[in-house]
Amino acid sequence: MQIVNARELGREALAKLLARPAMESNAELRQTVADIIAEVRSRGDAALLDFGKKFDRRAPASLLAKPGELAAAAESLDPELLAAIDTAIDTVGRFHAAGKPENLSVETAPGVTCQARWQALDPVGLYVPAGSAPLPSTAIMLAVPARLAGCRQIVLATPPNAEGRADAAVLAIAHRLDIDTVLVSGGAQAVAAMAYGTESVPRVAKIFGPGNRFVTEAKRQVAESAAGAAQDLPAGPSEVLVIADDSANPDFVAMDLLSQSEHGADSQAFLVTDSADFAEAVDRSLERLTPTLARAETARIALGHGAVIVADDLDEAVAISNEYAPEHLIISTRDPHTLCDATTSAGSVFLGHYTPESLGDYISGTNHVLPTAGWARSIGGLSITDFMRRMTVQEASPDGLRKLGPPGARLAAHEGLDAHRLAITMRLDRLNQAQPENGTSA
Ligand SMILES: NC(=O)c1ccc[n+]([C@@H]2O[C@H](COP(=O)([O-])OP(=O)(O)OC[C@H]3O[C@@H](n4cnc5c(N)ncnc54)[C@H](O)[C@@H]3O)[C@@H](O)[C@H]2O)c1
Ligand SMILES: N[C@H](CO)Cc1c[nH]c[nH+]1
Ligand SMILES: [Zn+2]
Repeated sequence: MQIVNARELGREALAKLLARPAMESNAELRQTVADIIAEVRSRGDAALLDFGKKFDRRAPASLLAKPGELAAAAESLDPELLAAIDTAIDTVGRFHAAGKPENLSVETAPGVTCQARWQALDPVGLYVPAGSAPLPSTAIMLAVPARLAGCRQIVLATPPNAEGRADAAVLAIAHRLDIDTVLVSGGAQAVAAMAYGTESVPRVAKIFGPGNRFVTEAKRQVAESAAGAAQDLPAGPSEVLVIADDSANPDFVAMDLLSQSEHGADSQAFLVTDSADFAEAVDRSLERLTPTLARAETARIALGHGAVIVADDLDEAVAISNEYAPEHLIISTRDPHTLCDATTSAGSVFLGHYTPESLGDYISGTNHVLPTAGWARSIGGLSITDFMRRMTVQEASPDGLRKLGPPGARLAAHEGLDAHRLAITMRLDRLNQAQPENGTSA
């Protein structure tokens, strides 16, 4: 991995180094995805089957997994894997349940009550990636909060495997969480199917889940109009930035960099350290450890997009990290808490020498669907509220209208909006004439 010194590099070159890798021009990607969406809208299921053949090298055996397949998959799974899935469902469930918002009711003035009511979205679509490899853990990260939010109808889409079927662990998780609509299709075509509906796929209100650039671009495009489906957040190719000092273990840090690099050639990994010696040690670890991985080549390409950056001190390291806004930030230093307090832009943070990022990917309880490409500057990762909508309600009694009507009417008069003002003052006039409260009689 290239090692650079932040001060010697200068601000502009550093910003260039931290830029996300572009695999193809945006215009080309937009057009490809727009064409796929248009095709699915006009030809429905037939287009899904054709795109399966074209992009996944196989059409699904059946577009929707058969009802018996889900229970059979759960039964076929290695018991140790099933137990691990159950543990993850439990920890992710505990963390997300604690974030469930409560309805509230506030009397803002005597006789005027305002409420916020939370309702689950329905139906929702969950996208579980399976291009380079199936990610059943993503099914847990999506389905657990959806269920806890109270979503009733859930469509789960995932690309077909070599047999043209959904991955068995993904099916088992769907079974565990009572999801019975599993669409065996991936990429932009699956997103389009859930957004607009097809003969076999119900149209959903919102699409959740990470994916490669085709998936994230499709989510963006279908969310552009209310006729499509809202999107959760831009969760694209994985990223990690590690801040480490010389108290960290170079092998641990190297494996953390590799763990996000092995996701895909377009992943990105950075190490920022205040120690040039530690930078060299991590580079040696990477040289030794990369070839031991099944996905060594993918990881090597991804590491080529990143760098080891030597900063003057750890304050500068945090400033670099805040500028980059990583999806995952690992702080492996003597005092990680102080640096965490100074962190303003990161999707999820991993503190200390014994909190690998992969713990959050699978089992700690936080959600691994996180903003990428710099979006961590302004958005957080997936939570239970993303599966809900907040509706406000207000009610004024005659006394409430007497109290808040006059200032409301004054504001309307200031804006020159007569009907707004009169809607209030007509009622006030009626009340002043001591008419019945419901105002129905003349
Ligand atoms: N940010 C997050 O929260 C998060 C979480 C998990 C995974 N991820 C990322 O999700 C991504 C998963 O990507 P993946 O590729 O493995 O799986 P994927 O399921 O997202 O994409 C596979 C699909 O892409 C489509 N596709 C492939 N090549 C295409 C082409 N040339 N033209 C049109 N469509 C094409 C195919 O239809 C295929 O089904 C990785 O980049 C991973 O890092 C991100
Ligand atoms: N690190 C990924 C999010 O960027 C999530 C994941 C799933 N499986 C393993 N990792
Ligand atoms: Zn991961």
